[in-house]
Amino acid sequence: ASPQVFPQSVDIAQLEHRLLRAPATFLITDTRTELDEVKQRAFMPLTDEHINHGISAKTYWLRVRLENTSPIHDRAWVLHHESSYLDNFTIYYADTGEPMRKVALTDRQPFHSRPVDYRKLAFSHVTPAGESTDVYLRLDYDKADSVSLNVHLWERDDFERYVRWENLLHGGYFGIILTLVCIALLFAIAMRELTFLYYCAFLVTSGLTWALISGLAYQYFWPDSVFWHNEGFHIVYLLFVISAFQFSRAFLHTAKYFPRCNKLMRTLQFIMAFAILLRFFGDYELVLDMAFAAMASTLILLPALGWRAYRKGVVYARWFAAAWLIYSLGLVISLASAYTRVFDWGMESLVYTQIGGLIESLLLLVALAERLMAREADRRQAIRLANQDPLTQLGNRRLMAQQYEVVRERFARTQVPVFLIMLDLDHFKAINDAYGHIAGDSILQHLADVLRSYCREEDVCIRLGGEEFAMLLQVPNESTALKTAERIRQEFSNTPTFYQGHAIAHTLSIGLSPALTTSEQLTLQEAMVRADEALYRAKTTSRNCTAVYAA
Ligand SMILES: Nc1nc2c(ncn2[C@@H]2O[C@H](COP(=O)(O)OP(=O)(O)OP(=O)(O)O)[C@@H](O)[C@H]2O)c(=O)[nH]1
Repeated sequence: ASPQVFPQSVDIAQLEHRLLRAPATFLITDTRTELDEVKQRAFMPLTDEHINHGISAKTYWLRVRLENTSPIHDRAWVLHHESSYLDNFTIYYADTGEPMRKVALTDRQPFHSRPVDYRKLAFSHVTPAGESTDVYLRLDYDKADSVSLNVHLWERDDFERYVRWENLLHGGYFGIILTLVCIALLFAIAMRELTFLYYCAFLVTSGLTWALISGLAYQYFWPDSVFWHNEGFHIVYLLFVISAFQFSRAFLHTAKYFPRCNKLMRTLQFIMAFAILLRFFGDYELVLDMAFAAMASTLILLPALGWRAYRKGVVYARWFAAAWLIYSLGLVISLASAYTRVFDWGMESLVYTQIGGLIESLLLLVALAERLMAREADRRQAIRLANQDPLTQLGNRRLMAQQYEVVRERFARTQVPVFLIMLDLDHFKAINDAYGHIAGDSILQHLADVLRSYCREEDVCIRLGGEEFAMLLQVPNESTALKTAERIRQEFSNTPTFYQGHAIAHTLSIGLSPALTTSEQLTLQEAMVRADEALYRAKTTSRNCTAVYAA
């Protein structure tokens, strides 16, 4: 190597970490060339605009001289390409006065054959004190692929520090995914619900996809399996999309609410499963296309589906839509960066997809939690409606039966007696006949309002049906219960109902019976029979009065 070939060099002492750029130079050849063929050709200075090459099958050469200006210290450095999916990375290097040596790195060999124990193809060398090392790098892919010329140069200590930091971040990522998997499994077991298992499958395949892309799966999971490192990605990614669809179908009940979309997703799942089979039988191109189609279908289908479900009133679908939108954005940016020249970020932007994926996984858990809460709210609402009279919004017989048990327990504790009063509107049929059913309804609502105003926290107030109402009063003695009953009766008769310009006067009759006292504890049925007897007496004597049950 002559000084003209390497007019400038990189000082290793100043290196720390940098991306390889001018004074480094580059050369592109259409076919795979050997060093002797390119050595005498003109290399161009490598600048930012020469980094991204889209999809390409050419051969790329990089050249740099690394100089150790220290007269006494040897200096160690490391270089590696930014992608863990570079097929062939050949390093030619020579220290001052030494002949060229060659190290051919490829991801078609077991992981342990790599000279540097790193998830990406890396090369490490020590430049002796006062010498320099001339380096030629050849990058090429066996099949056309996304090409970036980003090569990282490190002082070895900085590199090792960085790898520790990087491992910590990866550990954090996989730790979160594993935690989510555990949570989802616990829910799947506790709730016996498949949706949580599908969510688990989604998390596992998503985590595995990133373990594959980062090269960590090769380094730690299957260091001897060249097949899984090179071919596993499509299989795992297709599995990821299949489980994402399965989860989405279960989560949004697509079979019920979006039958056509459900059919489409099921068909796509079958096609993807078929693509996985093809992959095992060695097909590459078709499966690659299918994996891309799968990728594209998740990008569009899932956020759109979530949005539609949300618009249809499925509240918890908003988190689902947001989750997939974030994921899709990350993926679009990464794809645009890796396969086009729109962004100049090379492979580094994949990290945005990974972060997007992590946020997505967390949001999907939020969506699952919100769905559980929505279901619980529905359940409570259903119970409330089942216990409620729709006209007056008072409780009904069913509520009275439930609440009687609560009242009975309180009585057992406090010994404060409980009285049952039954109330029945007087001549209601005549009012209905005179003013119409709607007017009658207003009167029933008016009476409900009066009852509500007398109903304390510990009392129970219901509409038994028709123009009959009942109340359980927990008061110290019968005269207090009677006083309350009389107040209700008087207030109701003193406040006519206004309907279409008419002030409709009305009265009611009340029957009162002790239900739970220290001397006698009746069942609800028994108490109702007795209160009804008293009510009958009130009706048959004068109406508009309260009668107390007399044994
Ligand atoms: N508007 C309205 N009327 C109702 C409703 N439920 C029952 N009724 C009416 O309430 C009336 C009850 O009539 P009756 O059982 O003869 O009693 P009454 O006319 O009040 O006579 P007494 O109870 O003997 O004073 C019937 O005409 C029913 O149609 C309702 O939800 N709305």
